[in-house]
Amino acid sequence: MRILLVEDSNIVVRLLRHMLTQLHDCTVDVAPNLAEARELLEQNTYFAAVTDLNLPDAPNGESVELVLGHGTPCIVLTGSLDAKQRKKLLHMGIVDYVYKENRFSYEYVVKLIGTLERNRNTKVLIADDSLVSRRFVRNLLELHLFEVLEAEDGLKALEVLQRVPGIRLLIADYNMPGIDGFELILRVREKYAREDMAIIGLSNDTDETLTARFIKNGANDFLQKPFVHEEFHCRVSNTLESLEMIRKLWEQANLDYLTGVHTRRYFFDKLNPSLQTFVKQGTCLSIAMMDIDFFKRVNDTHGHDIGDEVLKEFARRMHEAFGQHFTLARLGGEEFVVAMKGLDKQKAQSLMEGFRANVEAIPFQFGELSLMLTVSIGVAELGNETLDSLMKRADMALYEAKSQGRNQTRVAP
Ligand SMILES: Nc1nc2c(ncn2[C@@H]2O[C@H](COP(=O)(O)OP(=O)(O)OP(=O)(O)O)[C@@H](O)[C@H]2O)c(=O)[nH]1
Repeated sequence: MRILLVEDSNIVVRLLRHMLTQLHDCTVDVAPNLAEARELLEQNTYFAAVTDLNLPDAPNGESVELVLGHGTPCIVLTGSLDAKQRKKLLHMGIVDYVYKENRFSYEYVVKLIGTLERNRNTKVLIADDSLVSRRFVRNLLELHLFEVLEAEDGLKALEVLQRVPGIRLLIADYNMPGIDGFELILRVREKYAREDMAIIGLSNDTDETLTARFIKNGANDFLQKPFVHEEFHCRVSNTLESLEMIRKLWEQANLDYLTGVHTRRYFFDKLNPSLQTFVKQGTCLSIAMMDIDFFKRVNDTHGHDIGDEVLKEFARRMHEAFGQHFTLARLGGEEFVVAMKGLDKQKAQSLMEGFRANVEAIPFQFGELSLMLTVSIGVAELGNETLDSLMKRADMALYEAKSQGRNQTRVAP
């Protein structure tokens, strides 16, 4: 990304350039005056500009008009704390007005650029029956480069969520025809967990209990209308930051750090609650445990790093073969598992045999190094039992495959 610094102080330029290039993958161009800023803006397209208000040839913030006139997001970084001017500039559509106070001001600007970059790929849905209010919120969000979608009531919002994947934030008004904000949030939370989507409630109702009710119903935050510009951005930004943190914690617990497939914990958490229902309703489920043969030799002969690459490639092949329809996980070491809902043991065996034959036939290629590997597999079909017992039976079938010469699929009786 390319950033323009419109700034005549060498110290500020050196500091910001250093901080920006340390934190972001970006090119920084510098214009020490309005004339050079004009030239650079004509020659290049900028992701954003950080501009001072007081330049030798433009002492009254003319640089802001120039930057905004080129459709470039503009962050004002200034030594003058003028409330009236600040209000006027925010009204003109700048991203933010930052007072050069101390080093935190520079850190804030650098972080803000990172936030804008993240926002570019963040979809936000506004559910509000008032067109004026929707437009107002849309404008605020677009200033911060969000991808914005709109729905004029709760049911339409549910439709948009169904149709458009990857919406990260829902901003829901309380008073809407059909289903109101509470009902919408309750329905959304049935499908989307807190690590998948954040929700901010909105209302111009003066009822003091609304905030708590919104949050108890599953919203992450609440804003009373009318709200000021900056408060809105701070709330949105904090909400999305906490969504990212929750997501990271979730990933640490549920995704294997090396291969990216699910962990044992995820596998048990996902399967355990539904298993007794499967047993009662007679739903077919088979599981397959698989273990790469003589994997220790790979480590001993080619080193641990190549061992890691083999595990990653093996997981990738598993994901390609089963990821779309079934639940798979790395149980630990070189041992993996697939749960196949809807498949009896014969069908599961035939699917696994296809995978096993494929592993045997296609070498694991790492640059010049080509490794021929095999896998042993144990399959078991769910009977009237617990997940532990089912796993034990699949493990015994796997043990049999190993002891009978490896590179084969065995099925538990
Ligand atoms: N590179 C790498 N190796 C691992 C990892 N986790 C476990 N291992 C190694 O995997 C190997 C497993 O070896 P064994 O359990 O003896 O089994 P094996 O050599 O595959 O032999 P069989 O299963 O009997 O065919 C050990 O050497 C572990 O150190 C990992 O994350 N990365």
